[in-house]
Amino acid sequence: MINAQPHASHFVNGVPLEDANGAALPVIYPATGDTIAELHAATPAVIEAALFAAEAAQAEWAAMSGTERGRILRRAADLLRRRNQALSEIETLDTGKPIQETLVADATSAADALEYFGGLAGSLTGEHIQLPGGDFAYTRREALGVCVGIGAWNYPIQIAAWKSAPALACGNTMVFKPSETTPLSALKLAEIFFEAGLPPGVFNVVQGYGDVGAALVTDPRVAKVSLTGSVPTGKKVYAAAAAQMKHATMELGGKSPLVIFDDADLESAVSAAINANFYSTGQVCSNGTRVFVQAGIHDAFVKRLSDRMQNARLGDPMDPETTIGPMVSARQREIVEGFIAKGKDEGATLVAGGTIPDLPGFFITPALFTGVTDDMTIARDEIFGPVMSVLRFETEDEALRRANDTEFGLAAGVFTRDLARAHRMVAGFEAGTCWINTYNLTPVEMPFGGAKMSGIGRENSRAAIEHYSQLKSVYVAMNPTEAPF
Ligand SMILES: NC(=O)C1=CN([C@@H]2O[C@H](COP(=O)(O)OP(=O)(O)OC[C@H]3O[C@@H](n4cnc5c(N)ncnc54)[C@H](O)[C@@H]3O)[C@@H](O)[C@H]2O)C=CC1
Repeated sequence: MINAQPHASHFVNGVPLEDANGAALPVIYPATGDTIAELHAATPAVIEAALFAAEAAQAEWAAMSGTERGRILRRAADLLRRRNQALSEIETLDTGKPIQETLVADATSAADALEYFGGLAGSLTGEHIQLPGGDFAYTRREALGVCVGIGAWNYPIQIAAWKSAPALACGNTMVFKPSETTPLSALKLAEIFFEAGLPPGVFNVVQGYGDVGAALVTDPRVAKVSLTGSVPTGKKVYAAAAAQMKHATMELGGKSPLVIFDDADLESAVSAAINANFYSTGQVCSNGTRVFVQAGIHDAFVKRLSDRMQNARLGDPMDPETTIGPMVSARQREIVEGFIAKGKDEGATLVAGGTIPDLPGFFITPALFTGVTDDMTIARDEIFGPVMSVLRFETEDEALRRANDTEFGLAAGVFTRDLARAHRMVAGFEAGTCWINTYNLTPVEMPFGGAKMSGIGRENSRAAIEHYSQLKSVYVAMNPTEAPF
């Protein structure tokens, strides 16, 4: 197995940085419970060094041409792809996700973001606006300054890249704080950036718990904060950003609906429900955890789903055949067990899974509940684990009303062969990202983000540029200026 211990806990101003006075930050391999690396949280001195470096580097980085900035990002994308195997192994050690997932969805997704925004960087412009009398105005698209990125533990390198790629493309610099649960791969991304030619200070990584995140968010030198995390943390971070009128992007949690009509392709709908609930052992923010199934197809759907769930392969995440890894931590598994107990108590039927297998680490078997009603805890709260709730419905109106009956609004999906109905449903969904006849695909070209309590702002696509730059308007007079006196 590869050595997971990094050179140092942090990466600041182009070099690894350690400060052993910081709180202990052990890295646990979720498949065994073993400690695989020992890091330290950032001390105030480390936080200061990172913010100082990011502020000092910003003007020069922004003054480079977009094409030059883009070239560095695209070189970094190539390095990520070339080292995908090693990076995937790091990501599997950090998160416990099966290697068959990390090989295709983590460093490769990060590379896509760097390539996409690297390509856009040279084309970011303002516009010319003709005005009466020969006057005109133009807009300059300018960087915001120092951005702070804060990550969750489910897609560590992907989150770091989805935030840094548009930020850097626009001429900002970034201080990134990974989740304390998965601190390793952001350091690899930082090394790769500098190997690709990124000037020191443009991308910095500091480790730490919530207090380090809070110290970054409240620093007056920071112009923008982008968080991927839970709704409770999002409320705190958004409020702290608002106090200083900082720009903010919040990618938060969800309890998304997946609506399956009688006329759906059954096999495809079952596949989507599996992907929407059990990929990454259910630790995906956009998961479709409320699966609404129309009465006519309900029993066939549940039968086929529970049959196919027998084929799930739990075990060593480094084994390419493994399809279900452990939960990220003992704590997260306890939370999931609590929800499963609640589901049973409140009267839902546990058709499959939800048990602790005889394996080391933090495994739990994928759980399928039927007979779930809208008021049950498992249908209302984000679980962030492999727990699927199947809810029966009769009519389209009913499905839409119940799908939207949640404080969250991250994502939604619909399965039907009726085109008009599919588009009616997505028009009615109160969600930022929707899928028709598939689920959970998030290519970099498509905006991604939430409505309602699931967040504000969008990541990926051209839309992200709006959240990492601002327009300056310039009025140019071509005539003498007059005054009333
Ligand atoms: N919408 C999206 O794109 C995604 C959302 N998520 C959400 O993330 C959650 C799971 O991730 P967790 O890491 O457990 O979330 P979390 O909210 O506990 O932590 C997220 C990050 O915020 C930091 N943090 C905590 N308190 C802070 C504070 N007061 N100020 C600044 N930073 C602070 C943490 O150290 C961590 O890096 C789930 O609710 C999930 O739905 C996860 C992935 C993607």
